[in-house]
Amino acid sequence: MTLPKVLTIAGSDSGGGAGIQADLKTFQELDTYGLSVITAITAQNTVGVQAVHPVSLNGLNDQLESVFTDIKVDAVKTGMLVSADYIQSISTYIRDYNVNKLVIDPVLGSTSGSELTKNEAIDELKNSLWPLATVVTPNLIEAARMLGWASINTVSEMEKAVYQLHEWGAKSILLKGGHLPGGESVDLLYDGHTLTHFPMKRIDQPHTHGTGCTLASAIAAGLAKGNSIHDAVSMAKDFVTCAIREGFSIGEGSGPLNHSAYRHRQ
Ligand SMILES: Nc1ncnc2c1ncn2[C@@H]1O[C@H](COP(=O)(O)OP(=O)(O)O)[C@@H](O)[C@H]1O
Ligand SMILES: Cc1ncc(COP(=O)(O)O)c(N)n1
Repeated sequence: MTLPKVLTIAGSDSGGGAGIQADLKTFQELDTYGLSVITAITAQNTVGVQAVHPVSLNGLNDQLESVFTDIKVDAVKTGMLVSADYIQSISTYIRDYNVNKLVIDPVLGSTSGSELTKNEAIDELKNSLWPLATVVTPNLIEAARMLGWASINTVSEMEKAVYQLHEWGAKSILLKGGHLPGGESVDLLYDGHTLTHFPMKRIDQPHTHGTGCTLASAIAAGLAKGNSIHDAVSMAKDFVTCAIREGFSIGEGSGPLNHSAYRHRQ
């Protein structure tokens, strides 16, 4: 039996809700085979990020070399990328091994405010990795920071942002509206031709830790299975919506999603 193979290049979350742990759970639930290259170890729980310990650049390169020299991956998802030299190295492997399904979740910080990718790394991300992407999935805070805007608060500002972000060379941009004020969380997908709105009534749920990681991983799994970008995003939205609806209260703060909810949906 063979399964589509999906690689996540991201940080570890000791709390199990975001990063590598969310990614591997998502791959498994979507009947794909998950591989992982770890960029950093975070000491993290539902309350926040207590410490970040990047793996060494050699450690990162050794993992990339082991995976790419042996296994032909069908899709790659990236999350926390630490710094510019890590991004350079990852871009080289993505290019050299002709990865043509790449989902970039441009994680800059945690929802609780800790820096996970250095601000100075944004230029490297824009210049070397972004143009290789099938889709980049910023949230409103990341999009505003990368564009140098104060904030993005409305759907019409989101539309302006998604067009500008598309000019940096990715095939498509999915601008996520989870942080949009109001009762709806709208995501916008722009592929250079068509702008698609994915509206969703906001679920009143404090346990949303790892939503961005989970969405991007579900998209990567969908692409690895041969779906179009539009169908992969549509399935991933259903996956994350089910998972948010049944999020867990397991600590004092914002708990993780229930990654099994999609498989068991009615
Ligand atoms: N409370 C919510 N109800 C419904 N969908 C949500 C909610 N919060 C986030 N989402 C969805 O989860 C995904 C992740 O979005 P977002 O929270 O903006 O990203 P991030 O986790 O990177 O901050 C998006 O598809 C968004 O629309
Ligand atoms: C290792 C790691 N990667 C990514 C996130 C972002 O996840 P979120 O935006 O849901 O807090 C995180 N908190 N930790």
